[in-house]
Amino acid sequence: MKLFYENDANLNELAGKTVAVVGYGSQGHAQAQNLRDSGVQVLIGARPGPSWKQAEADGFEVVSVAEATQRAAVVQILMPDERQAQVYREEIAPHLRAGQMLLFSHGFNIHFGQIVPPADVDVAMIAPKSPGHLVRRVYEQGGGVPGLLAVYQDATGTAKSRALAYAKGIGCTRAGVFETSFQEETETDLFGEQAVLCGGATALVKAGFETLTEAGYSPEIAYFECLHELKLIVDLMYEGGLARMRYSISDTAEFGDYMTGSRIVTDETKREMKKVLTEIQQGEFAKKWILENQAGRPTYNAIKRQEAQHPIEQVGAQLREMMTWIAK
Ligand SMILES: NC(=O)C1=CN([C@@H]2O[C@H](COP(=O)(O)OP(=O)(O)OC[C@H]3O[C@@H](n4cnc5c(N)ncnc54)[C@H](OP(=O)(O)O)[C@@H]3O)[C@@H](O)[C@H]2O)C=CC1
Ligand SMILES: CC[C@](O)(C(C)=O)C(=O)O
Ligand SMILES: [Mg+2]
Ligand SMILES: [Mg+2]
Repeated sequence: MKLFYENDANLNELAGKTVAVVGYGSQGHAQAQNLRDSGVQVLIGARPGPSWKQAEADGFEVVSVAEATQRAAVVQILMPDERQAQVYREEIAPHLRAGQMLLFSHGFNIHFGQIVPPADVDVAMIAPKSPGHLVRRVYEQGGGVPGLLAVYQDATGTAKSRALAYAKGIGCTRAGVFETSFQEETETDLFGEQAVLCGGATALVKAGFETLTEAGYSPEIAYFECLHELKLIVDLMYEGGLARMRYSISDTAEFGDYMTGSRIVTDETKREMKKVLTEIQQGEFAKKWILENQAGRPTYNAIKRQEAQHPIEQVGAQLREMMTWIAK
């Protein structure tokens, strides 16, 4: 297994070149600021609105997506996945030149055929394995988040070295960059966020909170126990795996962990995880998400409203008011 670190990447690959970061949201603001701090010349592509203003306030030159595409050697597409295909068709594709590189941080649109670039541009991916705000925070602290590299199309023969230079610019080679394919990144990323990191974790937290409060325990204690402390437990796993977390907790907790974990995440849960993975692999999830957006997101919006009303959100907001060190 090959992992790329600082010495495997050369920022000179981007010297004298402009990197356009299209979109200044979660990943866009973080990657753009890290690149700039690494000495890379960055131009932001945006539409008039809050992101444009924010990027200017952060000291960037901001231009339209079309102009950014025209002026850049590398175009990193960091708009929401469901918006990328239309903006690509209307504002990026007409201005692409042979030898440019299109970069992504997630393979959704290339893997599921929503964006089909011309054969004479490089197409690669540097996907940070982290939420955008931590891409920035960890870089500022002197570290980096791990990343995945994939080359879909190498028209120039330099796609990999240029993508690695980009990975170095955003800090990923400090932690390690693993080479993969667009298919593997797309399928594992969707699975991870649905089954474990986001869908799985929020369902577990809510079920624990509801079990305690429905049994008459106070919501404040249920919040501390099932949500707040989860971060502290996961921090220990992040630092040293399951063993470090189990070293720090009491033996009572560790015995309870061994006895109870497999009663909560059961064989049935794992069977369902396999079904979720199959749906992702067969493109069923992608189709559902594309159609949901075409219909104006009725399901997404309804569930989002309902989730905001969950009592764990109300009690959490009150409790966090007193914990001023927690970032807003
Ligand atoms: N969020 C994350 O941490 C991670 C994301 N990724 C991937 O990174 C990519 C970006 O995701 P993320 O950072 O979450 O995206 P965001 O939802 O944060 O991106 C929003 C940005 O896109 C801009 N935008 C939206 N529509 C348009 C448009 N029509 N024209 C120009 N700009 C537009 C918004 O501008 P405006 O303010 O004008 O609306 C805003 O700047 C995706 O491929 C995602 O899968 C990968 C790893 C983690
Ligand atoms: C876990 C969600 C993620 O895949 C990420 C932060 O890596 C995303 O799409 O935002
Ligand atoms: Mg991810
Ligand atoms: Mg993702």
